[in-house]
Amino acid sequence: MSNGIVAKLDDKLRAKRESFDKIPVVDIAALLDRSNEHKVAKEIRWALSNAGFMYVKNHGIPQDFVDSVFDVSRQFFDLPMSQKMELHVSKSNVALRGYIEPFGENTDPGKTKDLKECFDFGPERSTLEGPFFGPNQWPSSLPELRELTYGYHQKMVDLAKKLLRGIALSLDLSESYFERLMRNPISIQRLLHYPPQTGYIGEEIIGIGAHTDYGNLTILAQDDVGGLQVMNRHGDWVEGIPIHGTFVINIGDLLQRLTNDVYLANMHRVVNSSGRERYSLPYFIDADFNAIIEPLPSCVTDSNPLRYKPVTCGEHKFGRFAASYAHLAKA
Ligand SMILES: O=C(O)CCC(=O)C(=O)O
Ligand SMILES: [Fe+2]
Repeated sequence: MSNGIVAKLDDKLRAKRESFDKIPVVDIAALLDRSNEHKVAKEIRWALSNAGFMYVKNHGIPQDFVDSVFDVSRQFFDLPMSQKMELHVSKSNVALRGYIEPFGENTDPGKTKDLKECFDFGPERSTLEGPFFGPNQWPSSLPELRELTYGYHQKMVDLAKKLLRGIALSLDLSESYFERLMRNPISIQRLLHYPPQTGYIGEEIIGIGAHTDYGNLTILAQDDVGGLQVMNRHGDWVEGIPIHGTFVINIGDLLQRLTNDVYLANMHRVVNSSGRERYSLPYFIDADFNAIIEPLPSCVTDSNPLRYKPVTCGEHKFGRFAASYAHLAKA
């Protein structure tokens, strides 16, 4: 029956993402050896437009090496608090490198305090150059930390570039599209420790509060404890179960902006109710500090009109950190 009224749905009301109850697993072997890049690109497109997350397998980084980084990371977090606080992130000025204690960074500050503790570093610099670029702070009592984790960081840079080649292809861009935005990209390697929580666990304190990542791409190694949760289209939290030998990949705000919301920077959080210590190794790669991120013309259409103004990568990213770091909020 027609009453003559033709509905015109506001784009915000359109159900354009498929829901998911499992984060997709993408085998990237054929992207890395270039034997079938377009097949992989298609799977990447489904994953990033619907879940904003995917696991990748056959990524070429030996699990033994990842395990050795977890081992040394555990040793770092086992150091006395006084030694860790000597490396506090506030001592690195705006380089934002060093140790962050429980409740020192809260990613959902209005609602949740983050129980996690972190250690952040990035490409070595001898002096402070500006936000995100400056000297790392390494613990003198654990020289292996630097040796192992810095090598891991290099491998992450490499893998990120390969994944970004696949992401460019998935958006029908030239495979080198991201290179011009990434001559000296913001690159942060983080080590994370989530102490176990027992008894009643409410939203006031969890491992890491619900958030989207701030930049372009995140590559996460997690141990076998579990606790990562990712939101699906219905607003339900889907478990990011540990899958041996994989990395969890997700995109951040800047890639969502670049794609005019075609790709999703999805909400996620960690609740460690396992009774065990949980460790993870997120790596964040963005664009150059001054790179301008604005929607790709190919992602702006009549049914998906322009949603974002241009923003510089560094300005966006630093703003999000400033809102979540207790020591910057106080300053
Ligand atoms: O530890 C995890 O599984 C997730 C960490 C995370 O979301 C982050 O560091 O942004
Ligand atoms: Fe995150």
